[in-house]
Amino acid sequence: MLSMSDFASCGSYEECSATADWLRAHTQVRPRVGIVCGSGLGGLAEMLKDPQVFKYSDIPNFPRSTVHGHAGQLVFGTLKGKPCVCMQGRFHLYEGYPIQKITLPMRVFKLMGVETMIMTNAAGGLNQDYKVGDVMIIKDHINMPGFAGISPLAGPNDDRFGVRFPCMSDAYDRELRQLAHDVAAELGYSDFLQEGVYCVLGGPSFETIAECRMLHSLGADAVGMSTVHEVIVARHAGMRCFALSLISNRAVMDYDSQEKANHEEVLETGRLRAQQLEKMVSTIVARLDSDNNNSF
Ligand SMILES: O=P(O)(O)O[C@H]1O[C@H](CO)[C@@H](O)[C@H]1O
Ligand code: HPA
Repeated sequence: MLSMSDFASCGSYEECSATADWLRAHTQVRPRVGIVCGSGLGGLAEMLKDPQVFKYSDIPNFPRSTVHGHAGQLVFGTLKGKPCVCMQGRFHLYEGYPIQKITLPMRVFKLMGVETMIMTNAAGGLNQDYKVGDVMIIKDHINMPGFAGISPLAGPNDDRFGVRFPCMSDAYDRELRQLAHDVAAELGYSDFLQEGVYCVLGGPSFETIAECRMLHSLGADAVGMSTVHEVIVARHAGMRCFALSLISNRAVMDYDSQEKANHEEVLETGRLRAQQLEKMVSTIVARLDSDNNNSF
């Protein structure tokens, strides 16, 4: 159980620095790219060469993963020769953590030198043209918890991380999205590639039919329970973000439908698309230094 003082220090500069210092003392990898694995997508971490693995429970100030399909470990290594850190398991609001704790790894990565974040997630498809197994490049988001004042940036702003009022109209890097389109075309993945708007909700219950209809009419193409908080904190700290949703199920929009969203289907879709998603992400990482947009 967290005390009030734990809440106050969540995600603070001092807390994040202590974690970054601990990690720097335990690994020689100095990551430039961070990757977050979504539900059922933990195989991304297995692409890293010469992996050095830390259980979240061994890392000072890190929360624990509590969700099936999220292994709960941080993997350092190289991907296509690039130093990377990969979260094999992320944290969600519905696990009961303060939102600043959920996003703490973003600040730790920033302090360790990460410049580009690649987030992945599993999401329900609201867009009626989307099929299960499609991969959606996130071009924008709708932050439902944010409308209720639930933001990882709420509270005093620490200028050492970023400005009080960060811009979010450029949250998802345009050049990295173009790079992803190019890579998908080269790999022959265009048939299942989409680009759209991701809406985050608090979960853990899946959406009602009326909620899905509302979200769709608001302009959301996919719905999930993650990623956006991470992106907000990463952008606040000046990191470039690129994010992919695997459409793991179709959101139920019809009162005659017998379909029911469930986590097993989410994980199963991850298994089916895992290899292609891994190939796409590793090719994007490989290209980060051969395009103008790169940070290397
Ligand atoms: O967003 P990720 O972590 O991929 O997980 C998604 O899958 C879970 C529901 O099956 C929810 O946690 C949802 O957000
Ligand atoms: O249908 C969904 N809704 C919310 N989150 C999800 N994560 C995977 N699928 C879904």
